[in-house]
Amino acid sequence: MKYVVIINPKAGSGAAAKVWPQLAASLTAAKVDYEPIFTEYSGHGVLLGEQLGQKALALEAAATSAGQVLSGPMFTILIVGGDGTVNHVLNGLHHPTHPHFQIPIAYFPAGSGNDFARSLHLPRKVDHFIQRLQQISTPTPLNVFALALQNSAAEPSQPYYLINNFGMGFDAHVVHLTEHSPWKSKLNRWHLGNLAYVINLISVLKHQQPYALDLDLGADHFHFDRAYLSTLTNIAYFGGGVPIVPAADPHIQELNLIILEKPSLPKFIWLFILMLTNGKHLNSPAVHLFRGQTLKLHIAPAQFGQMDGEDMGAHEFQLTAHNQQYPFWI
Ligand SMILES: Nc1ncnc2c1ncn2[C@@H]1O[C@H](COP(=O)(O)OP(=O)(O)OP(=O)(O)O)[C@@H](O)[C@H]1O
Repeated sequence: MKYVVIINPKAGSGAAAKVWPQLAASLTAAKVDYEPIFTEYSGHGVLLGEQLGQKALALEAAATSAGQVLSGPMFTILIVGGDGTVNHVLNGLHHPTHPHFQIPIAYFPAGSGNDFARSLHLPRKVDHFIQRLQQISTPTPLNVFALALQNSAAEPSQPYYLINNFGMGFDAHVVHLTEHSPWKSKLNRWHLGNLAYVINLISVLKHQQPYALDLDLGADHFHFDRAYLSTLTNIAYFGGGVPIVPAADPHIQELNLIILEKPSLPKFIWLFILMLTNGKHLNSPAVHLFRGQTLKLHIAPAQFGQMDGEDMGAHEFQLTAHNQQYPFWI
């Protein structure tokens, strides 16, 4: 199996760039056939995914016209970076001009949050990763979810594909402030990036307002007047290790939506403690958990949104989310 390795040198405040020489040496020692490519700017992973999709299609067409019978994928993409890099490459692979969408993705987590890897218990040490890589013989289909955002003309946009979560309100507000905070890069330099999230969490507690949310689950409709946080999640964690829906599992084709109605400050703190310790926040009357295959949501007025930890700015979101499977080489 050939690996095309995409390395985001900025992921994990430079952790990916730092680990890459060791990982490359171990791949070489294990006689793995690989070709490294570094992302060069923010969002470059989308273009790389798109180009690799085109390359796989061309290789497949050439092999088929030469009379070869293909027994598997042309190559595997190994991503070295964080959740955002996996999200970008996945979206590029699923580009509308070539909905090829079947090149397996292997992943060495080297980001800041690494929620996807944490949820799947993926190895984070180079030697464990190489051992695991050598044991894999078939791709594992995992749930990812497609999100179609409706614009004002009610036309769905090209879907986005997510590996982790899509949040609106509180969590996305924290992500937005952190992305735009002048001292984030300074804290990152001292490996204190998570402190930026904690500081902004306190600020958001003061400023986040409740909003209206309508949920359509096919036969059932729900309305909330005072939603505060609403997160669609495919995995157990969000925000770099916070177990928001402990039972969520991407091996299961099921999408989870958790809604928190605006609580008092002491109640919010209590729910947060429960979430970090035993998962009993889900028993609170202020917390609502829905599961489904297709979920339609509308929220107003405009709220911040975050997609796999990437800031989307503030919008009045009208969206449809549904499950989809993708092969991972994990
Ligand atoms: N060469 C580059 N220069 C600047 N930014 C880059 C470059 N390559 C990728 N990026 C951007 O880096 C951002 C962060 O990447 P990623 O999410 O993988 O790491 P992280 O935020 O440290 O980890 P996690 O998402 O797991 O918390 C992405 O938005 C991506 O577009």
